[in-house]
Amino acid sequence: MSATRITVNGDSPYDVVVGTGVLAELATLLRPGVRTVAVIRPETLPEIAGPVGAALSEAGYEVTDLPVPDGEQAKTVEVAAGLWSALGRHGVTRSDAVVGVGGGATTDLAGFVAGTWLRGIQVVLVPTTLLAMVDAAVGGKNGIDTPEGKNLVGTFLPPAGVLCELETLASMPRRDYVAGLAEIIKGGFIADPEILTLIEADPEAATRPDGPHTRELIERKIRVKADVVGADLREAGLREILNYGHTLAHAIEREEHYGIRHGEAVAIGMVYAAELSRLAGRADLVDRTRSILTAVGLPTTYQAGAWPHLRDHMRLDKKNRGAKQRFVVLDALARPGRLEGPSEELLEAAYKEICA
Ligand SMILES: NC(=O)c1ccc[n+]([C@@H]2O[C@H](COP(=O)([O-])OP(=O)(O)OC[C@H]3O[C@@H](n4cnc5c(N)ncnc54)[C@H](O)[C@@H]3O)[C@@H](O)[C@H]2O)c1
Ligand SMILES: O=C(O)C(=O)C[C@@H](O)[C@H](O)[C@H](O)COP(=O)(O)O
Ligand SMILES: [Zn+2]
Repeated sequence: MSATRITVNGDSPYDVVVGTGVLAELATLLRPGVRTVAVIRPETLPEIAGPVGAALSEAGYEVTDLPVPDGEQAKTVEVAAGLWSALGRHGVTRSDAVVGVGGGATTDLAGFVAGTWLRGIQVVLVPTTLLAMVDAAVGGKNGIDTPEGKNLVGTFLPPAGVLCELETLASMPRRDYVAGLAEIIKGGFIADPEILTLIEADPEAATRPDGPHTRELIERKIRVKADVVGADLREAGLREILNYGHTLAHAIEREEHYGIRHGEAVAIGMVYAAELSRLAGRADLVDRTRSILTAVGLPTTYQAGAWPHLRDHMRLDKKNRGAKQRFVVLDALARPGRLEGPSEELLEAAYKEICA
């Protein structure tokens, strides 16, 4: 076993444990006094969730297994309501805990249910996808979708701890693994360019869980996120930089009825944000953005005819203030800035640059 512990500071500090063979550390992340642990996990992943439940049982907890639909299909108020009922039936109290096991969709759901049950009980997250390890499970943002858009309902609830068992990555489908690289690359552009250098040196290796720099990439991206959310949990300002590429990405996900991977949409959204930066006279990182995303097999273009719908979906972005559309752009590599109230012409011109 080799474990790295990355502490996320703030009002309620917690550790992100990263390593192989680290499942036994799970019980150390739960706060004292827990009797019942409700394990929320995708119904499709019993072989991954099983050992988590077993580790908790061995540590003496009463474990309740709560399977939910796979992926984004679980991020609905109906699924959340079913879980609230189950927590009630199983007598889960304020001294008990939720453990969320799975990809980012499941950890978002588990965090939301924990954050709303009894007005908030502790949650420990066990992310099992690359994307969830480096982004979704860290930072305390959770949420569900509504018919109007992505993540429109949710809370900020820092987890009691996060456990990244790197062995779980071995079974990930390649498409989902590569989608997770988009959030790592995002971390490179907004804060840690060494991430970009490592990926550009051997893009093929970056697409494999057993690549020589996999663990370094994961830990670097977790540190980027930990530094930001430790300083600004509730997105009063700084945290917005983590939303780089997401304004268009969330609109694309909604347009695709969530049939596209979040990371794929973020990849396209980052090219759009890079074009916006360039056209607004800020940094020109368009070529580097396209090149690194293409090198790992991520998409960089979208359909020309979709603009009116996408523009409409973007009006519900959480960074907006009133009618003012706001974007995260780059003033230089690793120097994110804001673009506030850009003209409709600029928004459309940037979109034309990313059309297939
Ligand atoms: N809260 C945040 O800060 C934050 C940050 C980034 C993304 N997100 C959210 O995360 C979600 C995307 O997460 P994701 O990319 O992990 O997608 P996902 O949760 O949909 O998981 C992708 C697929 O991989 C499967 N899977 C999970 N672990 C596996 C494993 N070890 N082996 C084989 N298959 C496995 C899942 O069952 C699913 O089918 C989106 O809903 C996005 O909005 C949240
Ligand atoms: O943690 C954050 O803050 C982020 O913006 C990280 C994003 O990668 C993530 O997809 C997040 O869920 C988006 O948040 P939202 O507030 O735009 O829904
Ligand atoms: Zn994201």
